[in-house]
Amino acid sequence: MSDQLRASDAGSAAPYDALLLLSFGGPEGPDDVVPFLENVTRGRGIPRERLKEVGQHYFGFGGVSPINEQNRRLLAALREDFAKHGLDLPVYWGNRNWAPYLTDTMREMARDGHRRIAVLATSAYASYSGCRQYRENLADALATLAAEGVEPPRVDKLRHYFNHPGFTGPMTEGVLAALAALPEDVRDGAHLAFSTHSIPTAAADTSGPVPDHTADGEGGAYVKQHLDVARVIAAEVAARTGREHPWELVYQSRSGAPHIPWLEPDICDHLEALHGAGAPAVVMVPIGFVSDHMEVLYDLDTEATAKAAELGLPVARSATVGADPAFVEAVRELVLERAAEERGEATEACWVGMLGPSHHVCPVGCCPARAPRPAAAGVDSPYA
Ligand SMILES: CC1=C(CCC(=O)O)c2cc3nc(cc4[nH]c(cc5[nH]c(cc1n2)c(C)c5CCC(=O)O)c(CCC(=O)O)c4C)C(CCC(=O)O)=C3C
Ligand SMILES: [Fe+2]
Repeated sequence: MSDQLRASDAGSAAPYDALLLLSFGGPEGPDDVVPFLENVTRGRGIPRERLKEVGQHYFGFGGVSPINEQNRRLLAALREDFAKHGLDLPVYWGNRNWAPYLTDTMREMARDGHRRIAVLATSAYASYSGCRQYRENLADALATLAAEGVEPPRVDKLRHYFNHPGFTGPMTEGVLAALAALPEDVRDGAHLAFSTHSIPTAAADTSGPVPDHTADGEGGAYVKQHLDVARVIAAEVAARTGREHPWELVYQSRSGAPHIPWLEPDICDHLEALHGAGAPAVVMVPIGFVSDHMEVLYDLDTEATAKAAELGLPVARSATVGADPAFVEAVRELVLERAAEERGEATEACWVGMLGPSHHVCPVGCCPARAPRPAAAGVDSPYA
């Protein structure tokens, strides 16, 4: 943390009076699975076959997604960390697709008297799904409050934290631990497969602010940001182990119809290609996910791991940040950084890699939706 930020850290996050942890949500039992999937896919045009298959992933884990428990842990860790550092900022939690629903949480926050809310989304990168869709969800919740006669609080979404050392650091430690778990004779030659959620190439091309958009399938801010994180982690791992581990950025959890192009290669195809090329082992590094979601437990730990076993390729999956103390501290820093910025004080943003700190307020045209809808916490927000 910079000295300037520390100097202004007198335990106050003013002008903010609360922090909202904004997440995806997941089912908590077999009866929740179908309604949850209906919430996720409403109007998204996902093939029926794919939905049946994804439902089976959840049923295979008793209908329980790990994501809610992960968020409860993060919530508890944030509250404890804030209390320990004298930061008097209540933390709430609301989801897009399952209880506690964002609108209910926002109503509770307004009733508790909160007027100025900092929002941490559990998605570290730019993309429609990870950024603008959350801003649309915020706008929907504020509109509902307004319709109920409750004055909507002001919401500010914290900047993307993909390149915060509190995000990359724990993942680097995770890769080192995963390498150590591989058999010694294949460890030094292990490849790193940095994995993230595949999205349609059209969405990737328009991710982030307009100047980052590309029309050539190069992936816009979404791909650039993931490549930045992969480079940072690969370099830190090389510095710590004294070995350059070859690495690639790959994708998982594709859901669209086959004729629509999505980001590739898929992790399973990649494992096959690496095996064919003689790679002795692979560490799968889920940099696209903040915690151990179903995508990590099923697509990597179950499906890709089975694929590797079939090939006879040793693999290990490294940890997500979850509620790692370094990440919790990063969230506190992000709140204090933005608060100081809002107070008009000088701040020094903390970041690693080559891209610099992400914008605080999404500009017009950032991660556009297929059909334009109101989105809060951006330059063109209909709310103050
Ligand atoms: C970029 C991205 C993230 C990472 C950023 C972030 O974290 O936000 C993410 C996270 C998540 N995605 C999740 C679950 C699902 N995503 C789906 C569908 C889709 N995801 C997409 C993208 C992303 N998704 C897209 C482009 C679709 C196609 C439909 C559409 O265009 O909207 C579907 C429908 C079935 C399927 O097709 O898989 C499900 C069930 C869960 C919860 C997991 C759990 O329960 O632990 C989490 C955290
Ligand atoms: Fe955005």
